[in-house]
Amino acid sequence: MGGQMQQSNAAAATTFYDHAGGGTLHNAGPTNDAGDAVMARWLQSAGLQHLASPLADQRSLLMQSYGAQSAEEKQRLLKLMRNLNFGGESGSEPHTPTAQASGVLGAMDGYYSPEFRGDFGAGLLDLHAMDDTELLSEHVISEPFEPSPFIPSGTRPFEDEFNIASSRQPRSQADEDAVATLPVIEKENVARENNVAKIKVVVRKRPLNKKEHARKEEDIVSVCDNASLTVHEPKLKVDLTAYVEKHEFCFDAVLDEQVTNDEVYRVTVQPIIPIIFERTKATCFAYGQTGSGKTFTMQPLPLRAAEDLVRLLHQPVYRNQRFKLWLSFFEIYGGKLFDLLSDRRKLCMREDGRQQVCIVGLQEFEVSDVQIVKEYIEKGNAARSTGSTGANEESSRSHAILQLAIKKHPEVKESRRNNDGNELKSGKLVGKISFIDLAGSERGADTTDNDRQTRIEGAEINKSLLALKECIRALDNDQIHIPFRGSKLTEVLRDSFVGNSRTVMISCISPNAGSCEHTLNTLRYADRVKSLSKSGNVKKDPAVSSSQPITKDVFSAPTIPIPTEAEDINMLRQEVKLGELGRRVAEKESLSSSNFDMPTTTLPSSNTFHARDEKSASVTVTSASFDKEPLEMRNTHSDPTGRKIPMYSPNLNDTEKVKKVSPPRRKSEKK
Ligand SMILES: Nc1ncnc2c1ncn2[C@@H]1O[C@H](COP(=O)(O)OP(=O)(O)OP(=O)(O)O)[C@@H](O)[C@H]1O
Repeated sequence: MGGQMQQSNAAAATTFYDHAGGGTLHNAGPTNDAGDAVMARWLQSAGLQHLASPLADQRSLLMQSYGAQSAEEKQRLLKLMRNLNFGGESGSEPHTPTAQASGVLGAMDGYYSPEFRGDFGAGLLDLHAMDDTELLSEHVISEPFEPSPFIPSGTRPFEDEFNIASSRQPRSQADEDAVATLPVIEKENVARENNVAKIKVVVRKRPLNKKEHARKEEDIVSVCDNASLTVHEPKLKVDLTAYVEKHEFCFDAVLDEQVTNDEVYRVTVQPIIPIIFERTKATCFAYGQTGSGKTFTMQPLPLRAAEDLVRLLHQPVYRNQRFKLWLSFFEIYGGKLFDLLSDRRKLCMREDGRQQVCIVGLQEFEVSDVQIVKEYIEKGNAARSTGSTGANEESSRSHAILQLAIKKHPEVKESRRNNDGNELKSGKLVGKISFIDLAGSERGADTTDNDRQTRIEGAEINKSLLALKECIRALDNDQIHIPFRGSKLTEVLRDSFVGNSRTVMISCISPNAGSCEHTLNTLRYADRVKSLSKSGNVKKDPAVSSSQPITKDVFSAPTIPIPTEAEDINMLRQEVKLGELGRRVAEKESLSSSNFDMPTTTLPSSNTFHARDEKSASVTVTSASFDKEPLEMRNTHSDPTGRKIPMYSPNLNDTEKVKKVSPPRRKSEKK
């Protein structure tokens, strides 16, 4: 079923390309039936299978006529249509490149106009959403090619980057109306809130450390600009000559070894701080292999955030509302929770009647100045390492979560009258930011530690990192079911991912050749997360939204944005030939399945790109939206004619022996 879905989606996607490129697959033919079948599966994927049968008979009807009676059905159908970008006229819209921008999906992404970037789409057309294989996850360069139009030509200011996702999101008329009626201050808030991307993925490269210098290890990561980097992977040919394979990645921001912690803060967390006061729950996490700089990066962030939060708290608008800052710090170790500010007391996690997660017994402390915050952070960090068997071993096997919460408190008089002994804590949560220092990403797969406990811990880490990605993915797809229960980490973070949420992922990478494999894995994970940040719509936890009153304001947008009347009519006006679409899907499906079996297939089109199978056979396939970007299959090291290509290497030459990849370092090693 999964495989089938994947095929359909791939086919739907390729249909989209063809259509977008003005492809000429309009001939009716034997693929019609297959097209209907594919179309039926496609509709089924959106729960609209009952609309499938009329399609076979009425190929050129307006969507209206297909029997989508209810508003919900119409809406789903609209979303499906959006994702295939029937109009296709917005192809020239600029779009932030992702790593896939240089591959198939990037091209597809790039082609989507804001109007057509349906949030349902990630699930339907995002091949990455279908499996976790690393195929096509990055652009492997092994031959010269013309620069992609999607890759930024110059240095972009980080702020622009941060604003890009939101600027892609069209605001509905209803939203505009809502904003128009708001007081000025609220309008400013709305603008600010909308200007911060939902998911931001930043990569930070640390410098080579002394040991790596001593071992004369190469720095294999070159940061090209503020948003892209290249990994020069040392490899060996079959005849044992050395060569370098280049992997290019693009992210929201890429920070090189010169960048200070202050700048990291400015790029990642600072833009979110003001919207914490506006009911936002934010999460900032560091991901990367052991020793890549996660702790180095994460540790200063809460303090800097606290400084800004405290400063804002002193503003009359918040002081008058009795907003206060609260801090908690705990750790998830081996699937269990420990309070780092309360002698590592074991904590339990419970869901209340409204399916809100509460951590029973977690100590929260009101912090009114930065010095106190600093003391708590130091205390928590000390607790984090004292429980370890080796100096840093445990630290790399736990997820540490520091939360700063803004709460609105009732007037003291009122609280006294209620005789509430816990009056200070009875504040209502306004917003919060969670800082997560994740366990080393390679630990889950670590097979060098063979004792049972280590393996169990490793499995737990693996589970939580996968679950984290799954949750972000599900949220972006607007799935009803968000797999929060996949791990303790995601359960704990549940309320940070629903409603008005923001996520910043900082991927930390080591630059040395010995860490190349881990570095690539980290970047691929980040790339997956990045590819999820397509929609900027506010997501609602269905459980929460059904049980909690939703105030009528701009922050409580519906789960699935309902198209405005104008948008609706616009969509309906398009003469959508779904039967033809099904045929195209089928044609593309058969094409895509046979792509790599054919030595050379040329389809009529003005634009072509080259794809290679593992045997390096050349395949020429059409695509307008690819714009000469080469599609590379991973681990291909030869050009389309099979000739081995010399690759750029900063320090290696063709005959140089490639260094043996060293095992992952322990944190204790690097100290
Ligand atoms: N950007 C950087 N600039 C200078 N030194 C750095 C940088 N990043 C990391 N380091 C140094 O590298 C070492 C490893 O960093 P750190 O402890 O943060 O790694 P980690 O990813 O948290 O490891 P673990 O997963 O074991 O917790 C530390 O000594 C740290 O000071």
